[in-house]
Amino acid sequence: MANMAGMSVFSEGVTLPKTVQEMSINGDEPPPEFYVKDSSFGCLDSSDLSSSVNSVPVIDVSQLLSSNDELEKLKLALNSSGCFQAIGHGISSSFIDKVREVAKTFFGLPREEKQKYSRDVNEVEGYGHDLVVSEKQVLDWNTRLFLRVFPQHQRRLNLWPENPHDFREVLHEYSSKLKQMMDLLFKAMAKSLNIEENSFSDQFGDNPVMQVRFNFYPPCSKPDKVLGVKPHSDRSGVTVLLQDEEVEGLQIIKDGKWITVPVIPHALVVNLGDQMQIMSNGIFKSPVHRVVTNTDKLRISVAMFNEAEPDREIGPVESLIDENRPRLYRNVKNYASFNYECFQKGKVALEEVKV
Ligand SMILES: O=C(O)CCC(=O)C(=O)O
Ligand SMILES: [Fe+2]
Repeated sequence: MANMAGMSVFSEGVTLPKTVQEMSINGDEPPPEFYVKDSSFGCLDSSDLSSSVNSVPVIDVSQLLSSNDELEKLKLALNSSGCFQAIGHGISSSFIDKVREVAKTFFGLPREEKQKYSRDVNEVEGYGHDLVVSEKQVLDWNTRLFLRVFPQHQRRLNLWPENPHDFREVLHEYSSKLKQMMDLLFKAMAKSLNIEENSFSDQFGDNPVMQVRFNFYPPCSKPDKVLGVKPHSDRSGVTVLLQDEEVEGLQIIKDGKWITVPVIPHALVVNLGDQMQIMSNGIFKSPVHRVVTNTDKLRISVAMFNEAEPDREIGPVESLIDENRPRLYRNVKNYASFNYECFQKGKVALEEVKV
């Protein structure tokens, strides 16, 4: 795959010869493969960018099942942007700091150490970069570690870092806590729509999948051309994101504008995914979001995704379908692989499941 300057650094099905972290440390300019094309979807025009603490609602999760006001706030947030900041989630600040610390320590290890956990070509799990699957692909300025945490017997522990020594223990505890929080959110979401409490959780099945993605974004000399993560919506049911404690970067589209999700140090950002948009028959939104880069600060985030059991069919909850709100989506099985197939064909999965 030759580029204009004649430097052929990438070919299909391979990972990067140099990590973005190494390019960042060496002060290399990002290669053209990282430059976002000037299309409205991926454009970096910051003129329409408004950052406001008020544009992403803050919701006290501990109040959701007792306060109708908080429940109403949840419904509004999920119906408008599909994103809110959760406080009162019951996870102590010191434990949140611990999660950030193990992530930071891991990414700070020498390359050879991290590569023990590298994913193979065609594998999604493990440590690595974007796989190059097409010539037109624009690469993201990040390195990540992607792992399945539930069902527990499907964990590939050989890909779970042993350095720092408490990484596995912390990840196990963190994912267990987030699973509980997600279960509560599914109940609250159903309650906010006056439908049976288990309407959503039942669809995820007894053994829902949970995956974690540790994202590392090194400084980038071309923040006006290169994104940390290109615009996308998550294929999950719900994503719970622990942002960096100081460095912003996550933006969501709200009312046609990119807005920055501000950093609230011990809050968790909840982003709905496509599967909840489908199950709620479009009442709840799966926000399109992206991550921008910056020139001098590295950023780390930890995203936890849940998904329905792959062989279970998901679809709009029956009681959310009526004459005023006809069925928007057909039922679908294994949305994760469907989503991937669509991505490879350059299609948007959520559009493809519309009736
Ligand atoms: O780093 C972030 O803030 C968001 C990352 C993200 O969108 C993802 O991992 O799906
Ligand atoms: Fe995402």
